[in-house]
Amino acid sequence: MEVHNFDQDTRVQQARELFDAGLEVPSQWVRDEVMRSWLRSREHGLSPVDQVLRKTLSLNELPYLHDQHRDLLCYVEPEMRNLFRSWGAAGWVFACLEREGRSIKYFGKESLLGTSLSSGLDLSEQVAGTNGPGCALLEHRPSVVCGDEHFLHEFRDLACVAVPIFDPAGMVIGALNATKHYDGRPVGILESVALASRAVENRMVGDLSGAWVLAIHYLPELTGSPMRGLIHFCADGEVLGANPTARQMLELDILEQNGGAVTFRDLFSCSLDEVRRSQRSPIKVACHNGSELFLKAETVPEVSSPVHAQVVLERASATAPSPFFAEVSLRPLFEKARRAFMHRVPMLISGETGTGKEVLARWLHSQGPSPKGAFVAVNCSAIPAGLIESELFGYADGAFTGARRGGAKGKFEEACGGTLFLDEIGDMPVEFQARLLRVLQERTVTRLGEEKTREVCFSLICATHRNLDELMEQGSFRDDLYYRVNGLKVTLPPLREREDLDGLIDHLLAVAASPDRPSILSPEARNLLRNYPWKGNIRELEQALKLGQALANNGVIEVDHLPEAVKANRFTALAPAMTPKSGRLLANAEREAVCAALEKCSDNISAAARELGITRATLYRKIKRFGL
Ligand SMILES: Nc1ncnc2c1ncn2[C@@H]1O[C@H](COP(=O)(O)OP(=O)(O)OP(=O)(O)O)[C@@H](O)[C@H]1O
Repeated sequence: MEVHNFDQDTRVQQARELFDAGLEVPSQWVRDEVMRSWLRSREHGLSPVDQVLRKTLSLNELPYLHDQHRDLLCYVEPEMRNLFRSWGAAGWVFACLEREGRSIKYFGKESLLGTSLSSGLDLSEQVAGTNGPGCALLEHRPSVVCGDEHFLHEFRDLACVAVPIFDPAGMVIGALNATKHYDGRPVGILESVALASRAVENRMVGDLSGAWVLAIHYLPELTGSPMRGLIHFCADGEVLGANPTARQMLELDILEQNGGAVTFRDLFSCSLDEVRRSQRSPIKVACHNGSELFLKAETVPEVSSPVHAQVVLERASATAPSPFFAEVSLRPLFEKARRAFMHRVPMLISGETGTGKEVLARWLHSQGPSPKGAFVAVNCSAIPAGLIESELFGYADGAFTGARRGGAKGKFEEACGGTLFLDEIGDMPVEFQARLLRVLQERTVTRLGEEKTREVCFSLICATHRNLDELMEQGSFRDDLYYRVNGLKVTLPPLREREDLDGLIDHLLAVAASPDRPSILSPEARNLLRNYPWKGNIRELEQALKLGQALANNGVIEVDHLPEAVKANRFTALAPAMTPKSGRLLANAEREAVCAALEKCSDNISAAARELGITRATLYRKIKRFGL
């Protein structure tokens, strides 16, 4: 059933006319979320007459898009099918979108508006203006957009109702959307789409491998309903994931912002053993935030002794900080990466040479789902092109002259059950990238000189010091491989831009200190280290400190004990071009150039991108980076 509200529709239409004419729109004429989105759409440089419906991915890009989101589709498809069964006859078409706003699956009549709604359609607000899924993905909440509320004329005959989907780590991974011809404000469909999206989230939490799944709610009778919060703990009591309801009830996002792991003990007044004894009937517990709710075990680990559970809980809460956490300001980012990697999200670490990419990769492995498995590092720039295939895929007995008898495993196989670290992925020969992509998709390899395929299962971390966006623009790095390896990107700052340089210096000094190797720097020496433009980054700093420690004779490292290059900087430190802040100056200049182009082109993104000689996508990234 739909409810036509002519007054409201006319108001929106009038509001839109005022908005398009650049006039002020009285508040109350359109909903706040719609007005916010209109303003953003205009800022994106969109025009109401832009057309996006025919702009979909090319046919050969679609399989990669599907493959990239295979896991999400597995969870979503059954729900979409159910939704279509209940609502299809009323003309609703259902779509699943990935987190960037591209549709990856449709259920329903193939065409609305005479245009085929195919996968690959980009409905992100940046591209398609105000629309249900675009807003839901951006604002992280359900969104209903009808008729003239759409920014583009092209969508004005439609109504769409979208709900974001959150993964167990609390990140938006996509959205479910229902669309039909607009013939009145939709009634009832939002609840159905929200329930479907909740079912997807609940199944994702339930499928996490680990020990405990607990259901929570303020009312005992709702601990068994689809409205329940679900939270998952590993055997040692650390939170592995939670659905959005549990996140909200327990204010998990706030707790996780502090960086450390959150454990059962941090959340509830009772012990896990009491939960076990409750035999799956709801028990009342007090929470860390003062609320009281009911908690019920859904899955309980089979083998466990209360003493053991207690001991491991202690261990979890007292986990020593990793040496990597010398950089305090980066902690929230590392914690996010740790949680995502735990769910086998592929990591892409970028940063100049010596910024600690491999250190971070090893730490992630030690904190990841298979810390006991091998950590296999491959430097893609160091393997000669002719050997890359046998190195990575392995080879059969007698595959080539000089091949080892009995053949050999390649790096993919060696990493099975552990982590494959592909360092300098940006230097991988382009002709080999398609083969790598196939392995990552199919998770099988065939050794050189063999027919047999072998399954490979590993977590993936890639690192690069190069700008992959530029490489993609130049055609020397495949887009599809980029999306496959970039589950979460962590960019490590160069030393010259780090605000905690002092902390890191102290940390490195302390690590290498011994009775005859002092860990104290004179104020002048510290100042010099602070102001030196570190090309080799942490590696170079480490060497400078080690030399200082070796040469110091009265327990204090003085300027004279530092390397010549660092000392020489004493005289150039005041020259503007050589200051350690040059990185920031450059960034400021870039920011100014972007602002100037946007101003010149009246915030029209396409025109500003042309003006700067970069693509729209790159410009969007810069706008985001500079917070414009
Ligand atoms: N946070 C840190 N705490 C202590 N030492 C660190 C840290 N980060 C990096 N290092 C040290 O800095 C050096 C360089 O680190 P790493 O090899 O991880 O850098 P990278 O970015 O992978 O370098 P490249 O690009 O050359 O491969 C190593 O000696 C490492 O021990």
